[in-house]
Order: sequence, then C-alpha cells, then structure tokens
Amino acid sequence: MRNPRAFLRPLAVGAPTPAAEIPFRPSRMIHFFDPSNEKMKAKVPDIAAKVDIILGNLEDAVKTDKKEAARQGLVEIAQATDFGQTQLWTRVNSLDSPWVLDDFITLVTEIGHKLDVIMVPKVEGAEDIHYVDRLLAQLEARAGLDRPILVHAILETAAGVANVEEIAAASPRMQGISLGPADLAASRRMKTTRVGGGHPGYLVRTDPVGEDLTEGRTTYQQDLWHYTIARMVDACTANDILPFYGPFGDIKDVVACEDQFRNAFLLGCVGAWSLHPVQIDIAKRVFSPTPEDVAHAKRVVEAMGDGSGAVMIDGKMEDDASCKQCLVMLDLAQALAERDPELKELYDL
Ligand SMILES: CC(C)(COP(=O)(O)OP(=O)(O)OC[C@H]1O[C@@H](n2cnc3c(N)ncnc32)[C@H](O)[C@@H]1OP(=O)(O)O)[C@@H](O)C(=O)NCCC(=O)NCCSC(=O)C[C@H](O)C(=O)O
Ligand SMILES: [Mg+2]
Repeated sequence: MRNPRAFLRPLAVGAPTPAAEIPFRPSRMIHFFDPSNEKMKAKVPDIAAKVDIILGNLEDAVKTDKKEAARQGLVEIAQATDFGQTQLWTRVNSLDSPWVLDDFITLVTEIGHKLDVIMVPKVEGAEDIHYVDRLLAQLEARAGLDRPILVHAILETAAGVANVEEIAAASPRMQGISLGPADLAASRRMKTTRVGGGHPGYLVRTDPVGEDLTEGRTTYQQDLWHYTIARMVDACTANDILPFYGPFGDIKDVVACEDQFRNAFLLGCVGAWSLHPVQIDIAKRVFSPTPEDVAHAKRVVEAMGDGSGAVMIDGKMEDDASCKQCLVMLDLAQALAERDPELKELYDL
C-alpha cells in the first residue's frame, strides 16, 4: 500500500503529475474497432464523430498474425484524425502476452499525446495496475507528455472480481472498470457459451400448485451478471471512478442488447461497449436519461428548495435522498447536453 501522501507524486522523474480527480466526460459507448481491418479503419472518422469514446482494439478479436498491423494501424489513424471531443482509447494485449510491451512503448511514444485511456484486459489485482502505472510514468517521461494517460481495467477473471475494490483504488490513473462477461464466464467455469446477456437456463420457478410438478409453474429468467455489476459499481463509485458494462455479442438481438445496457444504466454504469455500428444508437439512447426523467428531476429539485425536508409530488413523498437521486440525473443530463445540442433542447437545459 502506497503512502497516501505519495499517491499523487509522479512515479518517474519527468512524468506528468497524476490527476487528483477523474473528470466526468460523456462516456455512453466505447466503440470498438480493429485497426488491422481496412474496412473498419476507413469508417473511423465518421464513427468517431458519433460516439463518446472510440477504442482501437489490439487484444482479443484481432488475429494473432495481425497484432503488429493493428498496433501500426492505430498509430496511423490516431495521427491522421482529429477526434474533437471524442475520447481516443486503446485496449492493449494482456499483460502476459508477447505483444503488450511493444503496445505500451509504441503507443505512448507515437500517439501518447492523443490517447486518453488505455484499457488493460484480464486485470487480476492491484499488482497489475502498479506495473502498468510505473511503466506508463517512465514512457510518459521519455515521450515528454504533459498529462497522464489514464487506465481502465476489465473485470474478467474470478481473481479480478475477488480483488475489485483494491483494483479500483490501485492508482490515481484508474479511470474506470468494465465488465468482461465472456472471459469472466470462462475464468469462473460458468457453463455458458455467450458474450454477455442472459441464459434461458438460469431461472427461478414458482411453487407447484398441486401434485403435478410440471403444471402451471411460471419461470422467470434471472440476470447472470447482477452480482458482478453491482459489486463493480460499488467498487468504482467508492473510489470516484466510472463503471461500464462491456460487450453484448448477439449483434442481431438489438432488443436484448438494449435490456442488458439498461440494467447496467439503472444499476449505475455510465456506458457500455459497442462492437458493431448498430449498437451505437442503442447505447446512446439507454445511457442518456429520458426527457421525462429529467423533467421530473427538475420538478423535485425545485420543490425541495435547499434539499432538506419532505414534499408530496404526484402522490409520492420526496425527501433529501430522492432529491439527491434527481441531482445525479440532472448532473448527467447537463454533461450530455453540453456535448449534444439535440439533448440540450430535449432536456430544456
Ligand atoms: C462482429 C463483427 C465481426 C461483425 O462484422 P461484419 O460481419 O463485417 O458485420 P456487418 O457485415 O454487419 O458490418 C456492416 C459494416 O459495418 C462495418 N463494421 C462492423 N463492425 C464495425 C465496427 N466495430 N466498427 C466499424 N465498422 C464496423 C463492417 O466492416 C461493414 O462494413 P461495409 O462492408 O463497408 O458495409 C464486427 O462488428 C467486429 O469485429 N466487431 C468488433 C468485435 C470486437 O471488437 N470484439 C472484441 C470486444 S468483445 C471482447 O473482447 C470480450 C470481452 O473482453 C469479454 O471477455 O467479455
Ligand atoms: Mg475479454
């Protein structure tokens, strides 16, 4: 455990001072693309204009013989593109892979001034973040960067989940954590074969009504990810960093994707990954509060005055605690309205 007074000291001579706070920037979707795929690469400038975060993926889903091409492709795109307000992230290869050292060295040296966040897969404990923290400080110092690159961990191993609180608190670079349901399922030896979402076999059944155990018993599918998302949200918010849902692999099932994203939004996540262009608008819709919710939040905050006491609105009691929820909603709406003129108008802000 680092001395708390040293927490905000650079970890290498000449490295930028670590950020004392993680600024909230609209982060409704982290759009993944493969920088070794020429078709996807060509779409990046257009897609970047529509998303909050665009991420050049170097890890899983990039073929082994394309790892170097993906890294080089990302350097070329980053150098050639003005991303405006959109954040540029990358996901590097796992820390035990043969590619990751070159991923860090090349990306920080060549495009470190444009990279906002590096996503690190398969993080198992604080020691993984400490390693990345020191390495990044050394590379930032060498590259002469004047602001630190932040780090985002993927929660996708059983050990990572067991250590999620210490991962969230491991470094001032920690920007957030995403759930990686596919690797996590494999690591936990869950008997599923999907990338996120539910499973029809994971259910509860109402009690039998008579002798026949098969008649009249309704089943309800349960959420495989509830425990992990809730734990991740608590670990992140307790450390002032941002929680995200990860991928939904059934690209065609836009309905279940929306449900999965909304569950995460309601539980406290700020965004999710989009793997295909069709998922961008789903994330945008789900992770932006509805105009009705914003209007209600405004009414409550106005009626509550200094935020203390209790009032009745439409037959419901509102007090300090519901007022605080409404302020969370309004803060998010305000941040999104600053980025999106359409939402500004819809929210009347
Ligand atoms: C899933 C895909 C392989 C599907 O690609 P494709 O078969 O090409 O789909 P379409 O024909 O419907 O595509 C239509 C056009 O759109 C382009 N496209 C597709 N996806 C993207 C994208 N992500 N960004 C930009 N452009 C995209 C296609 O090229 C088509 O173009 P055109 O022919 O000119 O019309 C593919 O979507 C894909 O590879 N997506 C990314 C997958 C990925 O990143 N996976 C890794 C993240 S999930 C993960 O790692 C698991 C996690 O870690 C965990 O453990 O849970
Ligand atoms: Mg994974």
